[in-house]
Amino acid sequence: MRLDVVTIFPEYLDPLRAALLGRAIDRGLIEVGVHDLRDWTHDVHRAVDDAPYGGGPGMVMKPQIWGPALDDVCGENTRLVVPTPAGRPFTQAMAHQYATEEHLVFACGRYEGIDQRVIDDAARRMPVDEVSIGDYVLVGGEAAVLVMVEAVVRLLPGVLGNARSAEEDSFSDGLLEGPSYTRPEVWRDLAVPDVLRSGNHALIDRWRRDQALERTVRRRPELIGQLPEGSLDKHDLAV
Ligand SMILES: Nc1cc(-c2ccc3cc[nH]c3c2)n[nH]1
Repeated sequence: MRLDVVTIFPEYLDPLRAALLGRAIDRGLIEVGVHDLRDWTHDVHRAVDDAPYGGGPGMVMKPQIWGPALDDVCGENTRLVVPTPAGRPFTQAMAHQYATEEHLVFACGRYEGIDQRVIDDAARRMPVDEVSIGDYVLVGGEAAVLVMVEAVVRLLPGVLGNARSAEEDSFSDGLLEGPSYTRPEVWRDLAVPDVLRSGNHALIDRWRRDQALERTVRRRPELIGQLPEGSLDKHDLAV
């Protein structure tokens, strides 16, 4: 997989080259390019924004700059992803879909966003997703790209040390993950649940499933209704 990011703050994407993601790059599991949008400007001020038609606060990013940048960075098999508070919610299912893509390009807006014609023009040549990572407003798209890239790259074969980690994710079965514990057995008078030390893996698996169900019902009841038909067995329904 190749990932490219276009931004006016390329240094904001430095964390992509650290830790797990950095190791995935070093091992050739992914290629990452970060591009400074201002490299496509021509004026002495390297302007990337202008006042909004119709008035209103802030500035809008210029199509004449974004257009050529995306023309150069996007290819034949690119999916363009544009973070925006007005986008479709980013989900684990989308992360899995993106993990199958050959080439992802992330367009990071700033100010009040990117002129809509940039997205509409790109959509004439490639799949384009306007995506939100949550119902809150950031100052630009870069933090959203870091979040999405981490969620996607960790799913690529060979990236995570223990394959089970991705398979046993929260949301992998539509439920939230239950609690985790490690040594010591008792810490500040708080003990690890006995079942986890029982060695009875059938019981442990059942307990973990019950914890996941209870946590999901309590914290994200709407996810229960989204489970695929037949996901809950009669024991689950008794939880
Ligand atoms: N989920 C979410 C995305 C954003 C976002 C994305 C791009 C820009 C550009 C300027 N402000 C932005 C905010 N906020 N929250």
